[in-house]
Amino acid sequence: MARLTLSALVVGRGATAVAGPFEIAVSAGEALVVTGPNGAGKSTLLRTLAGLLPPISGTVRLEGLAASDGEPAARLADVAHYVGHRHGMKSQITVGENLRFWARYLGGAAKEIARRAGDAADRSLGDRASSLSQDGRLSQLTVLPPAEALAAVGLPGLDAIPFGYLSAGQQRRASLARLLVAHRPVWILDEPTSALDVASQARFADLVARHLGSGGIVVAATHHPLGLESAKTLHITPPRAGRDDGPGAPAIDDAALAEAEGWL
Ligand SMILES: Nc1ncnc2c1ncn2[C@@H]1O[C@H](COP(=O)(O)OP(=O)(O)OP(=O)(O)O)[C@@H](O)[C@H]1O
Repeated sequence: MARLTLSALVVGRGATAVAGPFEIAVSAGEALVVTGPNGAGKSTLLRTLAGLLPPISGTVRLEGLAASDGEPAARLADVAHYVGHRHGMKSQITVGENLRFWARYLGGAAKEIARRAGDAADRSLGDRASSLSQDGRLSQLTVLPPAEALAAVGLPGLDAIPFGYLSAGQQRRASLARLLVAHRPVWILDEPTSALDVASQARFADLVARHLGSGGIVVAATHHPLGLESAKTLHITPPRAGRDDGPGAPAIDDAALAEAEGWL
């Protein structure tokens, strides 16, 4: 069974430890909700899991998770979607172009989309659209072409609009649509429902439930319940006051961070 195990994992910025050590395991079909006050280190933990920051110490062990080549995944980043505070979408190009980039970049999707496009010749349009019910909810969670992924997050017909033209909530929803254009068993989500209205939160909770129901794993920092009553919780307590982060503490290498974190 797929499982992630965090062992003595300490995360930080540069050489400065921010949070941990963490000892927790999450298995297929389970969610881990990361909570804690502002600045506690939730994003730092998620970015570390996503491979955007190196851990200070400790390990993340993967079991039963295969990369797109079918071999056991060595890094969580190879089998995970990461949606952070920033959307990871380019403002100047269309929403559809952004999603097509992610489908190609994250791999695994291109083949499925090509297969579906090929199948379309043999299938009626009605059959093809049947993965979305009338209210736009997915009847099954699978890899979707960008236009259908957008419909699944409540943005039908917006694929030709520049991403930068969307409202804050629409941008969030479009960035969440990339979870659907490529299959990745682990979803790492940083405040996924920020800026979402109530209906969009419910729609997204439905997507998360379906991902878990299909054996996926979700690690999310969120202040909203996401319908995850049975989720495991990891509460990060803020660093104790007066810790040694004064002039003698190791400096944060901003240039190295910027290079590692890129535009995500
Ligand atoms: N790029 C950075 N360089 C240096 N320190 C940073 C950087 N980003 C965050 N930090 C520091 O790391 C600590 C943890 O920040 P982090 O963003 O992980 O907290 P958080 O729990 O996600 O907070 P929030 O709830 O506000 O999103 C904070 O003290 C913050 O100032």
